[in-house]
Amino acid sequence: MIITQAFHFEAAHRLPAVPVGHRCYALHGHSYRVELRLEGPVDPQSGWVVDFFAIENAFAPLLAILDHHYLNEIDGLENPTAENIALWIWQRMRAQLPLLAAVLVFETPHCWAEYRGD
Ligand SMILES: Nc1nc2c(c(=O)[nH]1)N=C([C@H](O)[C@H](O)COP(=O)(O)OP(=O)(O)OP(=O)(O)O)CN2
Ligand SMILES: [Zn+2]
Repeated sequence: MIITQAFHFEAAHRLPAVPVGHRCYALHGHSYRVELRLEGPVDPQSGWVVDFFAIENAFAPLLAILDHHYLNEIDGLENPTAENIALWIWQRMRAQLPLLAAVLVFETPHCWAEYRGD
């Protein structure tokens, strides 16, 4: 069974690795959406894979680091592409959520990165 929980955060960033003329070189912001996808068996007693509240609690500290911040200043997010944000979240959530199967980071409703581990 696969379950997914979605989160939102607002943040500013710039992409330092793109050419100076690229519009993402300049400081700008996004309303990000993050999806944490977990895969595992449904526990017969509880009726769920993992309590959504447990996922929310596990992600809360990272959400606080990301929300309303300048992503480039966060340790490990010096080049905050959607891909690197997904990887950054994965590396910090995997130990707490062993059933984590994918991290999706949407920069816009039309553009996102999905990381499923190595
Ligand atoms: N593979 C990736 N490509 C790009 C990334 C990325 O993280 N991974 N990021 C960007 C920039 O962050 C850019 O700001 C993305 O915004 P864009 O898709 O242009 O969204 P807008 O809100 O600016 O879109 P409108 O067309 O103005 O609606 C670029 N590429
Ligand atoms: Zn951007």
